[in-house]
Amino acid sequence: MNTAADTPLSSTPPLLDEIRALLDDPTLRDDPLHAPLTRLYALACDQHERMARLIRISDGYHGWSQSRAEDLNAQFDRHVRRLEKLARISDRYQNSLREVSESLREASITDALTGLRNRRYLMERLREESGLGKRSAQVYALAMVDVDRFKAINDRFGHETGDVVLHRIAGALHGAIREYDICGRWGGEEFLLILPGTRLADGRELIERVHAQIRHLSIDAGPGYGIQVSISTGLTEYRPGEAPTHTLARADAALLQAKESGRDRVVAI
Ligand SMILES: Nc1nc2c(ncn2[C@@H]2O[C@H](COP(=O)(O)OP(=O)(O)OP(=O)(O)O)[C@@H](O)[C@H]2O)c(=O)[nH]1
Repeated sequence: MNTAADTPLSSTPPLLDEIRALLDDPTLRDDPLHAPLTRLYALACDQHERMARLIRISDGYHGWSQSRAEDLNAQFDRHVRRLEKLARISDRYQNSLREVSESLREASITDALTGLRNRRYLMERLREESGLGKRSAQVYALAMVDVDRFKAINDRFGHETGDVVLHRIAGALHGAIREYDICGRWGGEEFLLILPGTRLADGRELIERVHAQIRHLSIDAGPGYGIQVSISTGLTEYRPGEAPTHTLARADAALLQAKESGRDRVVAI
């Protein structure tokens, strides 16, 4: 599109200058065409002036709208960049919130000394497994494990060594179970194993293996001295429809029998 720079309408066109020169020539003043040419010249000058004005206005508007469009584009880009930055910050913020809440959840279900699941988590899972058992008649085996004569270990070797013993037993228990079994610290020197989909006989086999492993542990208690430990276990099987507290009470009663009948054994009821 032509602009005022391409068509210099602000200056008079050469043809109009030529006519002006003819009209100003004194020798042509009496020419019969002088009067109509004068009117035609005035008309042409007027139209030229109007056209020049129109082009000035149009150029001005074009320039204004162009710079306005550039302004809007720049503003839009700026907003988009700001929104992208906000989205990145919000993503990072949400990720760190998720990480914090995951580590809080992890801490709230983990036993600090042994790294196993804690009593709170075990209770949750017992309720879940019992609920599942009620709906699908699926059983689970429940083992309550207690370290034998642990007080004597603490008294003789100190509380810190006692902690090491608990840690090693926890490791042995955790290492013996299957991926879908659950092992946690019930409290003090007591541990709980939940074995989903496992009948009493199979649970007993697994627990007997753990007993054998723990009997063979030698826990460092100073130069050249290793502590030997044993555990007692009360084992039971979930009976469909019963409350998890009943299953727990039966495992506890079985554990008491194991202790009373000499320790270092599994009693299944
Ligand atoms: N080191 C250590 N000791 C603990 C911890 N929690 C509980 N105990 C100790 O575990 C001991 C448990 O003793 P008792 O309940 O008498 O049982 P026991 O000596 O194992 O005897 P039996 O269970 O009858 O074989 C107590 O001395 C508690 O102080 C712990 O986190 N660390």
